[in-house]
Amino acid sequence: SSEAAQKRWTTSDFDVGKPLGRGKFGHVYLAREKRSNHIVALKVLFKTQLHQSQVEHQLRREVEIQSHLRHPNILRLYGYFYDQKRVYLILEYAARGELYKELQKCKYFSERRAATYVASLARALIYCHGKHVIHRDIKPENLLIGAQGELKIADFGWSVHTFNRRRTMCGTLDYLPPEMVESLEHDASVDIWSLGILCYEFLYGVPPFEAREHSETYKRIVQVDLKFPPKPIVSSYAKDLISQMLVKESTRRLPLHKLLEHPWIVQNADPSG
Ligand SMILES: COc1ccc(C(=O)Nc2ccccc2)cc1NC(=O)CCSc1ncnc(N)c1Br
Repeated sequence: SSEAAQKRWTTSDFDVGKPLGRGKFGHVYLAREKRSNHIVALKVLFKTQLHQSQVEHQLRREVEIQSHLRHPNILRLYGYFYDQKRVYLILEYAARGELYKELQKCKYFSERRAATYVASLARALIYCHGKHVIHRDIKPENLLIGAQGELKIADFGWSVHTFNRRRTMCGTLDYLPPEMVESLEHDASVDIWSLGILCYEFLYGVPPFEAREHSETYKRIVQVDLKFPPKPIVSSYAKDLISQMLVKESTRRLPLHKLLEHPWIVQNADPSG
């Protein structure tokens, strides 16, 4: 609510509960806002750490970006407040927790589950690109699952407005497209590449260019050394979609709206997302 965005919150407005996980730069707790009984995730960031990592401006930009984003597959940032030592982010609580833990548990997802997640992420990214925001850090660690099993993109630590895009290196190498590992200019099509990596990892349990050494992963990415193992068995429609997303030439990657019309998505994704 817009009230949440303006109100001066303090920790005494919340009953703080169990730790939910170690997010970026700090801990996240389950919390209940006392007046409304609304359950939220409260992320605590230490000012000293933010200062040391020189990310204060990034956090301010992120809060600004997030305050304009409203989408069922994007975790809400309701508001923030701070005290002497800490900055607190009031986040939407994703009741079924972290996607990567679910992926570790199941090893890999069914084609229906993978396609449903990929379609909802594509819709969220279409929405972000419509607002000139590219996410650039789509990986399992940044995805959460809501109460109805819906996917939520949760971490905008690296999102930028396209007009002031920066060429900083971000996150694990596995998800970076060639133009980023070669630190060239990049645009929204980086998210298409990352979504292709994610789709592969949903179906096979590992990202496509994984290797023991960073240098090896780097080589496999720039060569787009894409291989589909014989197991688990994956439909040729799924392989076709992945092959159309993991294309070196960024302008030739399948556009997100075309992804939603791809037969593998049409036949496998649950429309409710
Ligand atoms: C919109 O979600 C965010 C927005 C911003 C930032 C953030 O730290 N930005 C940032 C921090 C420092 C510098 C620059 C940017 C982080 C998140 N999100 C998270 O950290 C996820 C916390 S874990 C969790 N959350 C809800 N339900 C659960 N079940 C769990 Br587990």
